[in-house]
Amino acid sequence: MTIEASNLSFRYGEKPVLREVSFRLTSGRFHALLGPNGAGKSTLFGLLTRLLALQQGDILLTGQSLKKQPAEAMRQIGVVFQQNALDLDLTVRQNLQYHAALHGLSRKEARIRGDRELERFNLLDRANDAVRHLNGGHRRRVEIARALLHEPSLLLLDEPTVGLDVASRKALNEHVRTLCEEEGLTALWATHLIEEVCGDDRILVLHRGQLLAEDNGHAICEAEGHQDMTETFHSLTGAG
Ligand SMILES: Nc1ncnc2c1ncn2[C@@H]1O[C@H](COP(=O)(O)OP(=O)(O)OP(=O)(O)O)[C@@H](O)[C@H]1O
Repeated sequence: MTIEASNLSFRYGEKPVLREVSFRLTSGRFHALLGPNGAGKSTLFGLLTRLLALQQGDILLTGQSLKKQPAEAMRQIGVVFQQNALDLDLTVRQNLQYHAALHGLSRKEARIRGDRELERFNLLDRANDAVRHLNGGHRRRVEIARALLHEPSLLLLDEPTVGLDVASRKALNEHVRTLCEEEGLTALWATHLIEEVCGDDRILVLHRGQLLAEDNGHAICEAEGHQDMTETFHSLTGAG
């Protein structure tokens, strides 16, 4: 699938937060949306998930406009929000089944797909545990499993490692990369942490609502005349 965002601008009241942002996501690749706090990442996710209404520009998913064919386009998207959105008192399986029902899956299909996802995440043995008893890293995995139940082609993750320890951050990041490589998933991973980004990733650098770069990480470094991503990110955004 191709994802193409063109000329997105957004304001909260009088305050411009995104300015003419255009980008393209490549099918089956891991993309990092890299930007410091306040860059506009969550706002962009709000537009991609239709939590916020488009004010200017459009987003096309395999040619389907989020403006004109929102239901068709949304079926192709799975989302993991910044804040944990699982019911802590329900079991892992109940959380998945509830979400599957919202997507119109039968109970049988929900069970099959849910167990398949849990197995892939090494969590099948926790299916009957209340989410409350899972650690932060496992909860995030359940959220990703849930986001994949309806078999979307595009997975959006808004700072999914917030609150996790270093080892869990790394494991989650690697897991999503594996999904891209092995399952052909297209992922957009928003972060302000340079250590979650690799030189081979497609990287979108967002700063103060503007897209400053959109390319392979190595190419962005080369264009900026730096050796590594940290230096490049600092010189692009003035962060330091
Ligand atoms: N509902 C809102 N009303 C007014 N301003 C907002 C609102 N939500 C966000 N903003 C402002 O818009 C700008 C971009 O915020 P946004 O949350 O999209 O950035 P971000 O890159 O996701 O940052 P963070 O990592 O801190 O969440 C910030 O200046 C923020 O204060």
